Amino acid sequence: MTLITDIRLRRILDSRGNPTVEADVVTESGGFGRAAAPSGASTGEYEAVERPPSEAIAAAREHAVPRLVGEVYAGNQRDVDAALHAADGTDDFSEIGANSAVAISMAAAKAGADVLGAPLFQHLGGTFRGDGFPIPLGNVVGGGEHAADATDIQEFLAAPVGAPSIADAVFANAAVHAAVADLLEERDVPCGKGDEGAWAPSIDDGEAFEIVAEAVSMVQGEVGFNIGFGLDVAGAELYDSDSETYEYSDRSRDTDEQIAYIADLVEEYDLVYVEDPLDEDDYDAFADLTDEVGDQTLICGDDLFVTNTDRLVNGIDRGAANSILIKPNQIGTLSDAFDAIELATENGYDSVVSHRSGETEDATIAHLAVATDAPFIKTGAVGGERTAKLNELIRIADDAT
Ligand SMILES: C=C(OP(=O)(O)O)C(=O)O
Ligand SMILES: [Mg+2]
Repeated sequence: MTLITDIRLRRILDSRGNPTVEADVVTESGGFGRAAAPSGASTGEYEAVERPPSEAIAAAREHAVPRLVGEVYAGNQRDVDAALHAADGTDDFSEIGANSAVAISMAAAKAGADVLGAPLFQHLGGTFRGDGFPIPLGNVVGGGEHAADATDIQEFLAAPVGAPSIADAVFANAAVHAAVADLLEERDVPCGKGDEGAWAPSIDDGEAFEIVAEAVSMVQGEVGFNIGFGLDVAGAELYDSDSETYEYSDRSRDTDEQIAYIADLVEEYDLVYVEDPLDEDDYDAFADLTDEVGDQTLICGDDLFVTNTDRLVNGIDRGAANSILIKPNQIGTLSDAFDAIELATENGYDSVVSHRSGETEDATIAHLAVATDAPFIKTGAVGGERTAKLNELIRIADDAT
């Protein structure tokens, strides 16, 4: 029934206006799944390789499609993903491209769900998946690699940790995003938006902290539940390996100063979440910071772990963090992303399923987060490609997928 009978690959537009890979998977009984690869800008050095879409499509047509069509059942995700690995033959998907791999992997999962007539989260998570919903982390101000002439820190995030429902959480993040716009206007700061829909004002990080803290507390007062404050520092983008310093617009910090700076921020703003506070190669510095503030906040590895279980094992052994970002395209298949979440959970790490800065209307990550009972999802606050996931979470909670 779920034998794959056709795979079509094409180039479509992502939210930055760049081409990306979309896959359609069709099964013997007419099951259909469609998915598209996202794309990062502040990519980790150890991510699976994204190839130019036309090359990735040509390579996948040559190597992956013949191993899947007429050979593998879409309902068996492990077999689909094993076939993708075998077709690629490298350890980083540099042959068929992680963009082709992840699009096919996700489209096959959707085709498998379609045959069963089940929503994707249920197909992936099974009947006994639990009933938890992820808390959405919403990017409200940002800069770094996502916007020119804006903050050094890449993302200032609203984290509605006390929200009674996913819908309340989603609307709270949008309200914080709107409150930030009001506060910027009061200060006469003109601004546009960055790649993920966050405001990208030309202000320094200190002013961004003031504004986001005020916006969070205003909205918290209105909604009556706790909204926390989080960051994605994207430390690897700030780190200069020659000088071994973190380069901010107004000053440099050596590693000890960076650790102390982040620990102070955790204290001052009661941060509930800090992603990539340090360079992607510096497990020791991550461990020092986690030792210092890991009982008060989540220290999350994105570029540090790149959704890779080998890197996560290393981090667990060294006490480098207490949370991992999960981006399926960093590792190339849903099975690999599942393995990373499972390993994280077994070791007390919180998983944060995440979008990329370049996105499409694909909402697979909403289903992945629910299927795996991930405690958090990071997928922006506003903007069509972001609300595609947020609205899907609302529908899942409403049992309306
Ligand atoms: C979503 C992020 O950005 P990008 O997709 O550019 O890596 C991130 O760094 O967490
Ligand atoms: Mg990140």
